[in-house]
Amino acid sequence: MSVLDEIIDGVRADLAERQARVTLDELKERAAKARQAKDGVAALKGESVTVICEVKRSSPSKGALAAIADPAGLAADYEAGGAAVISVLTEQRRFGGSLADLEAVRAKVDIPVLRKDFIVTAYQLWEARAYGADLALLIVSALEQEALVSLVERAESIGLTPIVEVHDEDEVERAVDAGARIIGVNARNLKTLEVDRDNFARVAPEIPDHIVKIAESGVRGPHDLIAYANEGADAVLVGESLVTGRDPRTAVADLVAAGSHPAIRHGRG
Ligand SMILES: O=P(O)(O)OC[C@@H](O)[C@@H](O)c1c[nH]c2ccccc12
Repeated sequence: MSVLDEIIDGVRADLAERQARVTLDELKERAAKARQAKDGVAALKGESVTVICEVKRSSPSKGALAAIADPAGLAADYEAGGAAVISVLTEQRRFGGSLADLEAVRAKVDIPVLRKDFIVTAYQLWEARAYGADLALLIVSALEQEALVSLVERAESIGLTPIVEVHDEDEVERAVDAGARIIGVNARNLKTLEVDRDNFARVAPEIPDHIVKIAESGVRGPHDLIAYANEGADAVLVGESLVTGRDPRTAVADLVAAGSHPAIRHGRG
């Protein structure tokens, strides 16, 4: 069994528990009261390379990264540093996240918030909306094509912007067929957990121009952002280096400054 399969088994078990506690109708009622979702595409696509900053306590590859007693405070630092979107990991077993983190972050910041999890059913999309997310991650390698298509559609229909995550060229084709408007290329292979920063350069040329391109994982600082930008990234998604660094606000500001440097705007679509 791959790491991804193991993670998804756990996600399904936790999901079954929540589904037994909270009905879909209850979630929908809660979602109806949530603040209207913000436009994820507009937040990410601009003149500059935008930065998505992640609230991440631990990971399957590295174990504990940071305690993050105050996820909303961290998100506020990210926002003050110039983040375009906050990513909140809500998976509990391997990443130490929760819907409570999502809710706390949502209440604190004004920029769009991404629910980062292993979404396998529409119930989780309703949860995302009920707890205030504007975007939700859909991982191609975790889903059959039929499920992917229907989750992309469902996300859009309830006002969530899906970010469709791929790792290789075949998955790009599936993401495009499913109607993705934003594609994230993960440098980390979720089946082996290996990071390959050259993956974006290989995979991104397969993504049609009109689709927003995010380079995910492995960004250690401005240098990596610039490399991804020169390979066509519209945005980068950064977790570990921000939560393990000393000053997240300044670290984000340094990335944002690199992302708006005139030298990298040149030649980008
Ligand atoms: O911590 P990093 O290397 O900066 O990576 C962040 C983000 O890309 C990573 O957390 C991630 C990308 N896709 C995912 C899917 C599920 C869980 C986590 C992820």
